[in-house]
Amino acid sequence: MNGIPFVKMHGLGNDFVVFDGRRDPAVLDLDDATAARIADRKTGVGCDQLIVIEPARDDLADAFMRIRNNDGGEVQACGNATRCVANIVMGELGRKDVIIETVVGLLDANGLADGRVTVDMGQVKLDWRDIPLSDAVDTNHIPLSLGPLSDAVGVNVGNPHGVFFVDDAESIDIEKFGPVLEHHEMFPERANIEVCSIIDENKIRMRVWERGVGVTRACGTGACAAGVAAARRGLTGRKVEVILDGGPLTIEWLPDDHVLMTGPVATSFSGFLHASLLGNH
Ligand SMILES: N[C@@H](CCC[C@H](N)C(=O)O)C(=O)O
Repeated sequence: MNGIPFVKMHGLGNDFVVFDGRRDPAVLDLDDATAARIADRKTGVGCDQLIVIEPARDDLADAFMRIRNNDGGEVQACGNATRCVANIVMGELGRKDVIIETVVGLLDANGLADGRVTVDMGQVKLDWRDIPLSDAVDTNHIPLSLGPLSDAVGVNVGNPHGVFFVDDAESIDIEKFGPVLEHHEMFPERANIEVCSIIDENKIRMRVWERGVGVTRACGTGACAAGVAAARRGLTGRKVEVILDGGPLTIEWLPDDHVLMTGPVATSFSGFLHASLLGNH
């Protein structure tokens, strides 16, 4: 079969086209337009994020992963895809613990006996400069309102998040408010927007509008941000289950500010990318 092989994977319905740049150097230099073409759900393969596994740069890491959103833009972090890539690398190496390198650092991942994967998403950042925000405001109470949404929590999990708490997350028109907030001037690098309601001190319902994508069924870094934001506000403990449209993730905010995310990994199919999608006819 001609073409570049890929595997289609997902974590709770947040779906990825995964290329292996260690084997197929043609995918190492994808530009934004090409990535967007591959990610397009009508004329490409279709995915929320496009992932390229590359050789590790750091001696401690087992592989490097590059992440692009559905719009083609490169981003720093993706929790659900990190579990998927960790699962691939664990299978290759026959180990249950691997280190995945991203542009924002090294992430430890462990395979559990039930098939789920835990990833240490690194230390969350809570300073306004690190989210980043455009003003020096309290990141636990960002003065930002739109319709029924106000008083956000800013969290950086490698990527920027604005978390809103409401009584009933289901009642919020996230398709209407998400894109406006993603592009709000308070977020100079744009932001992923989470709308959450507290079920009890151990459980949060979360819906997400992802930067560069739109509504997705799950966002791993978003769930980390929601867990940290809820604990910071005193609404939950530091270990919670976050219920996304696609199912639950377990999030634990450790005393050293690292955040552990645990959830499933799934493979949908594999295939070969037609050369025309790379721009080679
Ligand atoms: N789906 C992801 C997050 C992907 C990146 C995000 N859209 C951004 O622009 O930062 C996850 O599982 O964390």
